[in-house]
Amino acid sequence: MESTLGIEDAADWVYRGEGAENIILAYTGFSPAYIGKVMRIRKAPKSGSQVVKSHTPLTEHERLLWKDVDELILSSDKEALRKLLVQHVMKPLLGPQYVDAGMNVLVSREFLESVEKNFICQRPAFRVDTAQIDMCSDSVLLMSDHSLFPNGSPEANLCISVEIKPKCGFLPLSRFISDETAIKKSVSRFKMHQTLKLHQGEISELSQYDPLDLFSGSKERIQKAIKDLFTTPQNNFRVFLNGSLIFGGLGGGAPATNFQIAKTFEDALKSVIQAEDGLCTDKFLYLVSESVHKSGALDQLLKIQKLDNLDVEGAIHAYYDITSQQCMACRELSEQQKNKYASLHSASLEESLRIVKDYLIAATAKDCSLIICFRPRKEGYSTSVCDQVHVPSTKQTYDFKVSFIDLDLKPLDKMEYFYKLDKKIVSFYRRMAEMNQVRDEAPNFAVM
Ligand SMILES: O=P(O)(O)O[C@@H]1[C@@H](OP(=O)(O)O)[C@H](OP(=O)(O)O)[C@H](O)[C@H](OP(=O)(O)O)[C@H]1OP(=O)(O)O
Ligand SMILES: Nc1ncnc2c1ncn2[C@@H]1O[C@H](COP(=O)(O)OP(=O)(O)OP(=O)(O)O)[C@@H](O)[C@H]1O
Ligand SMILES: [Zn+2]
Repeated sequence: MESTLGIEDAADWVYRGEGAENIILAYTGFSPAYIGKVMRIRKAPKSGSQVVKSHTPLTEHERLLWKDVDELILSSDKEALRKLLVQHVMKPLLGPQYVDAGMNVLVSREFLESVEKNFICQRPAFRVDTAQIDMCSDSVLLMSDHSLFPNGSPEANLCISVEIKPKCGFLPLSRFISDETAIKKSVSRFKMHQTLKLHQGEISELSQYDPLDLFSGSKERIQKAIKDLFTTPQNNFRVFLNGSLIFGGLGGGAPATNFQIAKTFEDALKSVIQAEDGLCTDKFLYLVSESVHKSGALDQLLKIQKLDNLDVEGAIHAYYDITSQQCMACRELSEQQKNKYASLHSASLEESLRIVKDYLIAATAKDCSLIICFRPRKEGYSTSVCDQVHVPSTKQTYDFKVSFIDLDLKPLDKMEYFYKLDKKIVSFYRRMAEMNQVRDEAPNFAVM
């Protein structure tokens, strides 16, 4: 970290998007140090909002959890710590080719105040109501802009990228899953959560997408998943053309795709997909499906998601042992039911730490996103950083590169929240299923 970005630099950064915890700005200036980069700025909750917690450096128990990562001991700065966790935990697990942990850059308060003013009107209202830039940050994370092709100037390269938030891609098998929640073994978490989200007004229609299709390894099911994501993108699917959003929700979710949205997207694709029959969207969705299938990145992600092999119904007991608290999960059970979890409570501290660490790593892998960036293949392009996919119907070949984003490790004190949310999702879904209220109808719009 050298120079500090000041108020005079603010105009070079534009709003790119945001999630629950961070705002992302893209660089539009001419400084070689920042060209092709985005900036990830931590948010802080607005008073009265419960949604985003302000982040403290690691707690005593978290230091125990991540004690194998030597580099953490040297740092007490929270921004540096979160980068180090991505670099030393998630990056080796997912594969270094897919992850840029980024670097910390100093910023002044005036810089943060100025950028916030510049883009406030572009942020979704529900995000503005809950959080704003954390003005106490003195550094931010600078990382590659994965929506642009690496090592290429934007003028020279036409580039289209797709962002997918795939969520959990497997059905749990853990023997610690209770009889009451056994439905988890046959219905995906995403599908059950959709029902609760609809009821709570967080979404206006059920998604057609099922992560089990995307992670299936079958070309046909991957194609179905990509079409379903296009039909109901919510916060799971976005497309960028040369870094500008052309499909999906900026900073949040998006409504189901209607005729007008589909037409606007089809028109935007014309500069990058050459389809004689005029069906560029079809070709694009094929391109995305083929690259997902060919890259193998989701197979790797699934392996990491499956580090959660005990389910939260197992891991929660280890959490209470690590934090030396009375086990709230066992408190609700009869003596006979408790027996099932006795082996967890008699495990060594090392074993409990391993269980919870694996659970938290898997939680990150279930919540991260991937960006696949494409450029039409041209003679002379280096192929060392990318793979290729051919679209027979347009006779075009594309270079593509896959990257994972949003790999922050979840805080240890979220374990209770995970346990309660899981119960809530499953019990609501069960109630709806019992009342025959689980809706599954497709939106009116059919993908071309
Ligand atoms: O719990 P989930 O599965 O709803 O995931 C949350 C996401 O909701 P989603 O269902 O993907 O819309 C949620 O995403 P949105 O804010 O809904 O875009 C966050 O990613 C949240 O993580 P964190 O609090 O930022 O660390 C995510 O929380 P955790 O992954 O920590 O549970
Ligand atoms: N390296 C990157 N390159 C290009 N775009 C990015 C990059 N990182 C983030 N983005 C964009 O910014 C958005 C928000 O970023 P991110 O997912 O990191 O936020 P978050 O607050 O951590 O999300 P969540 O709500 O899932 O916790 C992404 O959905 C993506 O569109
Ligand atoms: Zn217990």
